[in-house]
Amino acid sequence: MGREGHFPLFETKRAAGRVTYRVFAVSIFVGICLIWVYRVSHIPKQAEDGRWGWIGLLAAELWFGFYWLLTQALRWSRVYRRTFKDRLSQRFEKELPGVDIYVCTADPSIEPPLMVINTVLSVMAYDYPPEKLSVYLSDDGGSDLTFYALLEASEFAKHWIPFCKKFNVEPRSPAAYFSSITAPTDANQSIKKLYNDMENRIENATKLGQVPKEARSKHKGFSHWDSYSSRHDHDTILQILIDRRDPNVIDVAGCVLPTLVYLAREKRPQHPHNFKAGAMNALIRVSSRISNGQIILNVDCDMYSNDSSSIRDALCFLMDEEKGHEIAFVQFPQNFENITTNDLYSSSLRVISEVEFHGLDGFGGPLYIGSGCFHRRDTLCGRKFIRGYKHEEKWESIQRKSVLELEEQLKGLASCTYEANTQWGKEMGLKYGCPVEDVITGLSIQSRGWKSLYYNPSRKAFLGVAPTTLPQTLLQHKRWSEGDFQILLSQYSPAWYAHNKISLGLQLGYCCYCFWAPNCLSVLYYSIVPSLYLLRGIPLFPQISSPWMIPFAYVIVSKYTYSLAEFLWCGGTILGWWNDQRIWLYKRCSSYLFAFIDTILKSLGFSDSGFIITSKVADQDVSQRYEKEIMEFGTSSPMFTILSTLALINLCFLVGMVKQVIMGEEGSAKYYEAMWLQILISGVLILINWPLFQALFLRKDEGRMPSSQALKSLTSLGLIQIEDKMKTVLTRYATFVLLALVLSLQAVFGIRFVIDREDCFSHNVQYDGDTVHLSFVVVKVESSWHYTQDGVDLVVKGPSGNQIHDFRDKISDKYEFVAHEKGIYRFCFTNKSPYHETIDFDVHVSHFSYLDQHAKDEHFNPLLEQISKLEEALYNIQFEQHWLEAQTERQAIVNDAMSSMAVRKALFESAALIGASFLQVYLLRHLFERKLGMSRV
Ligand SMILES: O=c1ccn([C@@H]2O[C@H](COP(=O)(O)OP(=O)(O)O[C@H]3O[C@H](CO)[C@@H](O)[C@H](O)[C@H]3O)[C@@H](O)[C@H]2O)c(=O)[nH]1
Ligand SMILES: [Mn+2]
Repeated sequence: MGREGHFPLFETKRAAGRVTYRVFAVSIFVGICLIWVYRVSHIPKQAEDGRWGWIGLLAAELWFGFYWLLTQALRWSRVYRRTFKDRLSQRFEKELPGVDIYVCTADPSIEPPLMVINTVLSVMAYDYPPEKLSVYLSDDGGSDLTFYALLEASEFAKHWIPFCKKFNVEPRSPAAYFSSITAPTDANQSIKKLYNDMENRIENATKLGQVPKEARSKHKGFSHWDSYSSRHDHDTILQILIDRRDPNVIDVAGCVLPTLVYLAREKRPQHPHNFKAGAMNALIRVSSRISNGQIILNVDCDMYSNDSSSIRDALCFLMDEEKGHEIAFVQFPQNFENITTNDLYSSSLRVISEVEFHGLDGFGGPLYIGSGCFHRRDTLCGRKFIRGYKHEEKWESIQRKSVLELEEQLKGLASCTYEANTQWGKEMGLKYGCPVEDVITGLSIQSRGWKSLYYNPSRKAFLGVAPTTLPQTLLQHKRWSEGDFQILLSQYSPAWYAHNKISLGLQLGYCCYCFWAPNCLSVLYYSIVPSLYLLRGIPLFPQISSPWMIPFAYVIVSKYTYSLAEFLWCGGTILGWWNDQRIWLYKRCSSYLFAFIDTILKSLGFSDSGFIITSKVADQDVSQRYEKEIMEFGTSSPMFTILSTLALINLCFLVGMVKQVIMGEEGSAKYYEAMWLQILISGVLILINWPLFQALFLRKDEGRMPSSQALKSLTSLGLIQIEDKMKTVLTRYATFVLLALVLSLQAVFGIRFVIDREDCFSHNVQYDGDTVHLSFVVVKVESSWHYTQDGVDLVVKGPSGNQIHDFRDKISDKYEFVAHEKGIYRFCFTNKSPYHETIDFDVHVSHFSYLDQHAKDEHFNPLLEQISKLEEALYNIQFEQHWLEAQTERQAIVNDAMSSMAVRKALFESAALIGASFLQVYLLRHLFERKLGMSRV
């Protein structure tokens, strides 16, 4: 019984088998220490072969050991929670707090309106008093289609909510429910028909890209789009679709409906909108004046509620008399509806949600990971934790005005300028400037003294859509690891800022995620260097007969056995685990590497991080391949160049070694004796890369690796192989990392988007006299059966609105001009054809910063100059290559549609592409020789 004579509303259990686990973990740690001892005590002498390679391995192993220690924080003291919702109802049914639910969407083409409203309907139908429930949809896409869908949903809700409550329906997302019913009844068939009709209307509108005329004329709300120029440039659109205080709005059973609000905050090209964090903060302000719910739940637009009692679960924690007052937020795991049996892209985050977050919970609470999190409104707005503080429920009686008046009055709260000179984005609301706004916000809340809590019920509370292609998966992880690494380097770093503010265990737990990105260096090292030495016949590990082999074998075997066991325990399959290992490798070699480089570039002021939204839709054949668990590459990407180069390196090395063993005169036994671990590493790397080799050489479908990609990897492989001058392995490793850097520059700048009618971009030119280069290619027209020669128009305007250039009906073009004044330049595309078109757009500003330096500094720095030039030269090549690639891709699509004709041109362009790659290799070497030459002066 609790302190105040009540039974607690939740209970906490520690994980079973903790002692066994800890003994086991200590034994692995002893093994790791022995490996370190071996490395340090056996460093080859100055003149011996492999000295530097050895020292590099020492560094990598020190890192792995350190990182392994961090992961222990996530397993050391796991806890599990259980709630008692009946006690909650008995004690608090009359005084349940208001709950505001925020659903965020940002792009109707990759987050279909139908999916969005299914999520909205699922949360509107929560088992909770409707007069205390308000649902807000934030539409960063500012799309009238999404608004139209929401309008339809507000009508359908009048049937859906009473139906759910009457028949105790689960799940309450109509789409998910209808696809799950096996026994049709009269009741569910009639509501299904209503749903299907609505579905058809919404899908038709989405396909046409247009709201039906009659709907438009019926609802005055659409008039907001009259002054709308593009999704990046429009006024605040705020509409209260269901006002629970309006006695006339009731469902078919005569009950009140939850409040429903549509908000597209103001967007202007010259104001950064701060992505999801900006959207959430606008919602916090607007909702505070409409419903002001004390509890806030945020879900992404794909994460529908799968359990109608989740609000009550969360309240069991937040309202518990004894412990509730110290809990700031309750995070639920993110689960996904579209995971296949063997989880090809490891996107179920199985181990994270079943093990690691329980570990964090044992040390003071999980990270805030966005979707599926219940917050207290006041802690989200910056309140500090004070022991003994009790929130006093104050139902602010907002002066009732007419809905129209209220909407007009609140618009300012979502304007671009509202936040200027305020604490929003800093101490209030979600923090800005980080691609994982959620994690950094959660950390700052915990650092103010609050605890958080993880609740992972057996019936999944939220189900979303996981990425279904490899590029999407890698990009998502790039965003996450980049954000986490930025947090590590930021003023809120869990490594130092949080010291003494949160428990040590939690600090280590945070570090585990924040160190994702730097992991790439040692993983890359381990997957290149041992194989390279294998080819050269230099052993880097103890002989199989040496006693030093024992710690290596013990650590490897027990670590992997444990990881497999843990994976199976979390509900995975053996093949799933194998896939998980592959994705583990791919993420570390590509996403994390790019995130690492970008974060460094960002901290040096070279680039800025964005938020690439994960697509929630896929073509039919892409989905089919996903169902069949065939890995989807599909596009060419710098990430793939690295992955396939790595795979090819290992293949070449192993083949080279086998050749040597067969042809060589020395006994091959030497190889097995001394090189067993190197052979093992190389062998495993080849095995795990099997799907990649298939995609490179064997597959014919659209999801294979594009041939231009294969070409690039071979070129990079060539670069590494022909580097005869670079004798040491370390320089080769450096070459590889450098190559990644070059490729990442390419990744940073180009942008690809789908255009409906008009889309504008802006780019800030920082200095007068800079040269702006731009290029665009219409890569693809939406309908595959239709091939159009229609181009797009592009208008370029200067900071004062003066027109600089306009392109008419162009399919592709390149242009450069000198910016005579600094400021925001605008690029507006107009598509006149009736179809959506995909445009590849690249803009780059050249500025020789060393000139400034020169002007300011008497001592001209030649190295700086070289670096600037190098950067410029590299970028120009990338710019050129990007353009060529986009052209080639367009050509490929055109070829498919029109057969033959342009084949020759494509061939020519491929040749140009190879040329560009070779030029790149040449220039790189040349410039670097010069640069190194200079630095020795
Ligand atoms: O400018 C933007 C960009 C994104 N979003 C929304 O943010 C959500 C998350 O975007 P998504 O592309 O699905 O990212 P995920 O990686 O799947 O999301 C996870 O990671 C994000 C941080 O990187 C968190 O914000 C999310 O809650 C969390 O689910 C979606 O609902 C988007 O509509 C916006 O509202 N405005
Ligand atoms: Mn998502």
